[in-house]
Amino acid sequence: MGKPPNLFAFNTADELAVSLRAFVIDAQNSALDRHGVFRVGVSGGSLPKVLAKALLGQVDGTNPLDFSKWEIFFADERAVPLDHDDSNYKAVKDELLDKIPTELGTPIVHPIDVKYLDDIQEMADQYEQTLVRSFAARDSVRTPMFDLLLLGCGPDGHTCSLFPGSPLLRDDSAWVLPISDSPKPPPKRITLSLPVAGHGIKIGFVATGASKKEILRQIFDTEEGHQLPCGLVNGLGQERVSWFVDYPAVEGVSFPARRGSL
Ligand SMILES: O=C(O)[C@H](O)[C@@H](O)[C@H](O)[C@H](O)COP(=O)(O)O
Repeated sequence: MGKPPNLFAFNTADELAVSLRAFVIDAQNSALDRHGVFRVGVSGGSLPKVLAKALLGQVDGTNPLDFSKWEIFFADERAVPLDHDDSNYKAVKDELLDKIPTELGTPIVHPIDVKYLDDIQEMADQYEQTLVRSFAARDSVRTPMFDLLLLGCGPDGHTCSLFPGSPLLRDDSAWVLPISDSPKPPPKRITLSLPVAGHGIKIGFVATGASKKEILRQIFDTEEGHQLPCGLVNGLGQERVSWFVDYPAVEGVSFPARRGSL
């Protein structure tokens, strides 16, 4: 048995952002030492905004971010045009990419190929090929290991587009899977498979607000919750997983939350 995930709780969004920034910079620096590139998978929801606040909203007198070494992938994506309001790419672009100061460098970004909006199996296969080109070429790995995955937690315990009870949770046949009946709209999406989502060198979840407290209590404190998608990622990633939450989100959670910074 490895160590359990880390749960870090903060009083304010600003404090959370400071720690998330430190977490990302640490992951970036380790990745650059290891292989000269920083491969990050991000999801949608509130994450792009929180990430932008963490990375761009603070000035600490130094310049530890080197976006020119970043490759940004999508942990899940909706099958919509890239300028559609439901697009996770658009959220990341609007919140973060468009605001990165030139002197911090320009990341390589891997959006979905919108040629395949009507064929999500092909879209998933093509996105997997994008991963193969980036990961296998460098590392000859069987399961791609993101340097950092930044994920959200839905009110039902879903993460990426892996929903509770979905057969996709048992599908380890591919790195990227299509989903055509997402319980949350839009229905057509692609998602990292569970083995890939749980395989990041570092995995960060961000969940804030009182609306998350019941699902976080289940995920951390109950056996059933360990079987929810977020709980399964916790189980696979163990101490490689760190949750960044505010106090309202963990009210009533017995699992020990560490206060404040990393
Ligand atoms: O699947 C989706 O449609 C959402 O993008 C979802 O995955 C989101 O990331 C979580 O529901 C957390 O959302 P918040 O971070 O906004 O709470």
